[in-house]
Amino acid sequence: MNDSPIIALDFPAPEEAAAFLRTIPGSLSVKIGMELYLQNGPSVIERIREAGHDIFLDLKLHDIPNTVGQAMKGLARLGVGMVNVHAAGGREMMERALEGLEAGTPAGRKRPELIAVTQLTSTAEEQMRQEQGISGTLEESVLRYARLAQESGLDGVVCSVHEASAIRSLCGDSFLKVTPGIRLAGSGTQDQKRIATPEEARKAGSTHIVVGRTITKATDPAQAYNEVKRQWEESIR
Ligand SMILES: O=c1ccn([C@@H]2O[C@H](COP(=O)(O)O)[C@@H](O)[C@H]2O)c(=O)[nH]1
Repeated sequence: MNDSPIIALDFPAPEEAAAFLRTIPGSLSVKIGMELYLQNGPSVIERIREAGHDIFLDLKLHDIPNTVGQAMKGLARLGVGMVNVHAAGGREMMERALEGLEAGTPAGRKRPELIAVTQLTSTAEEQMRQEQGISGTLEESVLRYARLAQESGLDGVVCSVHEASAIRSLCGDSFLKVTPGIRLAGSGTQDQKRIATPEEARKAGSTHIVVGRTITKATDPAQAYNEVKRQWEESIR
């Protein structure tokens, strides 16, 4: 996927997503997650793809290796640019996910990029320790998952901006660091715990930013999108 800000289309119905997309001119990078996909199925992908938008399908698969591999074979046929799994599913699961994607991608088409969620941006360090029983810092956990994802052949990870720079040092520039939890200064945190601005993301080495409510719930979504894009494009890495 190109590195334009990825707008999270967290809407229940395709009509709402389409109405929102009409408020921002041009071809966009968008993310379709569980809310839109699970209530509407693959037809929603086709509709948004036909309108000229690039799609990151964010279903965060996490199951036994065979199930994830077979599911990825199917997702590979949808014509999306990026898909993901949870790194917590382990090395074999990630390897099978990649094999499934490669096997399912139609001849002549580019395989969707495959990335792994490390620690959700809605997770705080203390919460991770208590609820997941992981000792050490959140950054250490994210780095362990990033290394595992890279060793499993994946193209990158989902992480917060706070870990992007350390991942860049460990895994290199070209390993994708897709960072949600993006907020413009002064906008609310909501359920996110590890947030940052588009400018901070660029400086930390994020390769992509994912922005939802800051744009979709703004009084003027086009203006919010343009501000996110301006900060992202004008900041220096
Ligand atoms: O760690 C993660 C992984 C995925 N997300 C998704 O990104 C968007 C963020 O939405 P905002 O409204 O900008 O908070 C949302 O679709 C999540 O499912 C994430 O936030 N963190």
